[in-house]
Amino acid sequence: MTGQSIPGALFIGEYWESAAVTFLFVLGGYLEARTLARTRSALKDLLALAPVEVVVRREGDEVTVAPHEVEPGETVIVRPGGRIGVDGSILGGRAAIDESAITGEPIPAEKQEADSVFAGTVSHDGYLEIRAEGVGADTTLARIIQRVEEAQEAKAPTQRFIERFAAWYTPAIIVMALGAYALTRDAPLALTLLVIACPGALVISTPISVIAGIGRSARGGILIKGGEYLETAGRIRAVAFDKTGTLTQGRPEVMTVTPLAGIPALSAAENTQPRQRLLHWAALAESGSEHPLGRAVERALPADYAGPRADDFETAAGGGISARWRGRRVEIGRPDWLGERVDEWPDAAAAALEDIRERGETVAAVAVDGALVGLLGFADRIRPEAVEALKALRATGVKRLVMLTGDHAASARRIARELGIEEVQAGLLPEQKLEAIETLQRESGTTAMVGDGINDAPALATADIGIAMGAAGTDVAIESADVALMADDLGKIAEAVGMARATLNNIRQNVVIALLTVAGLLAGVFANEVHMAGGMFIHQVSVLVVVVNGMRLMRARPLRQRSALAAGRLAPAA
Ligand SMILES: Nc1ncnc2c1ncn2[C@@H]1O[C@H](COP(=O)(O)OP(=O)(O)OP(=O)(O)O)[C@@H](O)[C@H]1O
Ligand SMILES: [Zn+2]
Repeated sequence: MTGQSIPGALFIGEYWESAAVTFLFVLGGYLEARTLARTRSALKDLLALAPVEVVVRREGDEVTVAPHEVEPGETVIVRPGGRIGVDGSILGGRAAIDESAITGEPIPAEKQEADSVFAGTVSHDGYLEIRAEGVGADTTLARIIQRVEEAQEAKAPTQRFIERFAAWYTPAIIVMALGAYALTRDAPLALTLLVIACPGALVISTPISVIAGIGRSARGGILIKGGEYLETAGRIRAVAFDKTGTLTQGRPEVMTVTPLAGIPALSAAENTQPRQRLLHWAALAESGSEHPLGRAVERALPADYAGPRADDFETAAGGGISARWRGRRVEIGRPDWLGERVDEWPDAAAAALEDIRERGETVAAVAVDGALVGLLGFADRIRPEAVEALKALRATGVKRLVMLTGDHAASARRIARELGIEEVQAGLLPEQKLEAIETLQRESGTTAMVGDGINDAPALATADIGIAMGAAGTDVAIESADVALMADDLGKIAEAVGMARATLNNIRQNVVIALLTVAGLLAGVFANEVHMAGGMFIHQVSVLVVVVNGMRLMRARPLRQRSALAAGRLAPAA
């Protein structure tokens, strides 16, 4: 960018000056390249986690191969202290696994048979046999690396603005230099102007901060899709949360089982209590469902209960499930949704519903062939880290926290009170969540939505920032969320916002440094105080100051430790 000065200096016969300028130019370029490379090496740290070899069992023998040579379905063996080379599930053994490479969580996770493991994580103690499911480029680690690479390339709005500015500014400087020459016939002055006004520091001010911010976040298990989202995340004013699985553990338990009089048995042979009959019908209706309430019904039944499965079913997002079985229609869902699908709603049911709601439980009603047969009440616990995590989020400057839920108001308020969330919008259908987000945007500005992405997809897409939690292992979340938190940890939201704010500040500082330097130098040239070599030197120094300032983001205190501290899971280091 400053290359034009060398022939320029030669032309005016200032040989010493031309040598000095050449030296500074080469040195500056070298330092700039080196620092940028170091910033990107945050990514190399991640790459270094990919193990070089993997032990697989083939025809009874243990063979050592490269990670991408493992076939999905093969058994991989990991010894204590070994790095896991594939994504997969544990076939045998148990171990404490350090997943910090993926999730940023410093505390090892205890894992055993049937649990999922990720390439790049380390088994601390136990011996493990793992069924390979994702290998080579098809692992969470590989996806993270790819995402971060893409994100660091994507331009932030400020950067695009600055590039437009530079496109206009550079010709303006040339015109100014020509004008200065025309007026003064002073070639050194004109050339000095040309050289020092070049917007080098300004052009790298934003990318250096964005690359550092995204790299630093990735090391803490926070994937930010690009500079644009980093900038937007730094401006978040309101955060909306889905309830189940986001603010709560997403593992509800059946607390209340209220069958109504005359509930039929599943079959003539079934000789059971009404309470069990109700659970059996509910389990049949939920047999094809992924919904947390469906899993809760399953857990409420004895482990050896193997009831019939629905022949066919249909889910109504935010409403419930309608299943078909041997010509019968079995339905479970929100009382108001089911209310429209049954012939009558007896007084006994209304009273039972009131009862369950008063306890703050989530209610699902069950109907068979259009007749209401009973009600179920569920309770879910808030996440252990939730209270601290929301406090930390408020501390970053996000003043408005809102719960958006399809559950009814009494249950939602019980959870909200425990969490210290004042604003609750209950009984929402997926499209009403979307409208609620639009209202938040109008009233408060930049709005983020945190959700599971199943029936919150429209709201997540409408929000300025869609945040997915516990994204490790779910490639859809990694691909679609604007911010994907690898760990299933609410504390990461405050970290992400904090990091984004730090990056925004850093960008602003860099822009100010760059502009002040150019303005100061221009004034100096006109006052005849600054000459080419000196001006060139100061200009090059300003580029380095900007680079070093951006690099500070990389060294931001370990985010993961701060969040663990905030969640009360780590004692502060003495
Ligand atoms: N499969 C199902 N089984 C039972 N009830 C269901 C089912 N699907 C939906 N419901 C009912 O609809 C309500 C809202 O459903 P859903 O979980 O889809 O919405 P949500 O807004 O994501 O809720 P939350 O805020 O609790 O996550 C539930 O509280 C429940 O009463
Ligand atoms: Zn939900």
